[in-house]
Amino acid sequence: MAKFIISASDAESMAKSKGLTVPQLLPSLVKSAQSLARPPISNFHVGAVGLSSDGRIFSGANVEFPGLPLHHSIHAEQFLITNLAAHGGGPRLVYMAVSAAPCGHCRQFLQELRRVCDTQIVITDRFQENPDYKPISSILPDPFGPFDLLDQETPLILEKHDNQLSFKDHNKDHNKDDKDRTFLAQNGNLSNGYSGSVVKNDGELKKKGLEAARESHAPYSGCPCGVALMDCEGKVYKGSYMESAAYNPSMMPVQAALVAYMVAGGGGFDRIVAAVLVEKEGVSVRQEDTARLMLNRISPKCELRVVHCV
Ligand SMILES: O=c1ccn([C@H]2C[C@H](O)[C@@H](CO)O2)c(=O)[nH]1
Ligand SMILES: [Zn+2]
Repeated sequence: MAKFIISASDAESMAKSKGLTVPQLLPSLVKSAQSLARPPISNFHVGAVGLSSDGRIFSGANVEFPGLPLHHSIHAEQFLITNLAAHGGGPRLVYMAVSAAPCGHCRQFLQELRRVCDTQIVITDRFQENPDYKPISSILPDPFGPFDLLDQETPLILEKHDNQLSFKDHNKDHNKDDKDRTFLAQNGNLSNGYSGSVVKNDGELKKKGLEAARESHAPYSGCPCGVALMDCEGKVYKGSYMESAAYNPSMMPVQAALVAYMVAGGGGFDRIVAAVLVEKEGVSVRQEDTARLMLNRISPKCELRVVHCV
């Protein structure tokens, strides 16, 4: 079965058994990454496979959401970077193999990795016989990037972020918003046939949502945030917002949490029954409306709670 993360030792032994180096192995894994895609609109399966500097192999695949505008889609390359960032994928992405040429947004989003110009890339549908790596800088010359807006010390994606956030008015009893809530998630009518219900306290969701917000990459807006999702078995998945210097290619926190859900082997999105979005109140970039819209469409039974932090 195809997987989204391969350990360094498994990567080594897979390569050895084929008489290849690990970078040479990557193109042969692109097809299985493609099989993980969920593209019900285009039916165009994109797979991206990356080797991190710690020796692990991470995959990404495209995800489309019927009933929502196209800009909600997750591109395979962005999925790969989200997967890498969520699992402490070493300080660098050293090689990547993708099934199709990365679009402009993905080339731009990759600029959020320090010195990504040196990352080596191969596009497998164009070079099936003899995959030849070339530096990312050759597919995006003269890039606009983080240092057009930030100083060199600001942490980028894959570098440690601690946004020093905590819940608002933590010690004040009157702040009802901050109290954990118990909810009954009933999901007897899910289209996937799952039946049952979970009674849950959302303290764990809030905790994971805050962690995700602390780890988020929002140096351009100063509006960090994170999402935690719970499925009908009570399992929790978190996703951090990740901004792009060019704004539009940014990775929204619900999408990032859906990546975590898929990486962990989650099934249909209608199995998601509760969500917490942790963000700052009254700031210039807010996710609440768009998160609600997205979750309503993909998981109609999902209850979204927004908790503000400072
Ligand atoms: O760089 C790209 C370009 C496209 N796609 C996906 C998005 C959409 O799901 C489908 C058709 O564009 O391919 C990617 O994953 N990466
Ligand atoms: Zn793309």
